[in-house]
Amino acid sequence: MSAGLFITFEGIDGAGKSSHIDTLAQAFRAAGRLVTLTREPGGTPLAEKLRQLLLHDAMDALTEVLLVFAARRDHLRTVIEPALARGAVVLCDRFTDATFAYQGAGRGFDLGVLSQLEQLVQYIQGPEADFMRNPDMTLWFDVAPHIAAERLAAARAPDRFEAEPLAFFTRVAAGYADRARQAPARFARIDAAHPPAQVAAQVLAEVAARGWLPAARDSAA
Ligand SMILES: Nc1ncnc2c1ncn2[C@@H]1O[C@H](COP(=O)(O)OP(=O)(O)OP(=O)(O)O)[C@@H](O)[C@H]1O
Ligand SMILES: Cc1cn([C@H]2C[C@H](O)[C@@H](COP(=O)(O)O)O2)c(=O)[nH]c1=O
Repeated sequence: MSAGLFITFEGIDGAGKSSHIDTLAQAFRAAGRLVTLTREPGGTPLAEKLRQLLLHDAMDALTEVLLVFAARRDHLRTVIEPALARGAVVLCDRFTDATFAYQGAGRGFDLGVLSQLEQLVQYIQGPEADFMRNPDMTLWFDVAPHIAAERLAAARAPDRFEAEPLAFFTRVAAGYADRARQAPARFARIDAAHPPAQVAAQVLAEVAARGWLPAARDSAA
């Protein structure tokens, strides 16, 4: 059985994450891997209820933080860990980097408290040893906030986060850049301003570069 693989998709709203997650899922399936596609906040019945509150109900930053981590704990325990244990590739649309970017950089919430909650929530008691669950790789869709805003304006009615002003997303984007600087081996920066086909090709190339998918010229042969 292959070892499980945990890959997260991150970036500001409108960067194009959700548009490309299926492309990577198809590539892994074509390579014979089991794939679990999921998202945060959400991914379980309980966490999807919390998602609705987070996206649509007014609340202060601490409440927001507690809800995203509560949703994450349920998601990790009941979906992510069991899938990884089965040897699946888990592709997750957002994870804890989003909390540091949105609640930390965007809302100005204390980063030290976020780190403590991260340690608490992602602590897993394994069959052999306890460990911290972190993504194996994070695809960071980086795009200028004004481009992302134009895409979203054309796409759908905004939720509570998407309705935030450009200055909020400028801070969130800087928050992602900080997280990428802190974990350069985990992050792959995707130039999400490019047209969709080019973005998809870069996503596949970054994953192939880690040896988890055949390189494009091999799969064409
Ligand atoms: N590279 C691209 N160039 C132009 N438009 C794009 C590109 N990628 C995605 N889009 C369009 O931008 C809009 C937002 O894309 P998408 O929903 O994938 O972004 P997202 O990062 O998942 O946003 P959110 O986090 O808010 O769900 C969609 O209408 C999509 O078709
Ligand atoms: C995980 C997580 C998410 N958010 C925000 C970011 C987005 O605006 C929404 C989710 O919507 P999407 O269309 O599925 O991207 O939630 C957050 O603020 N903090 C988090 O930890």
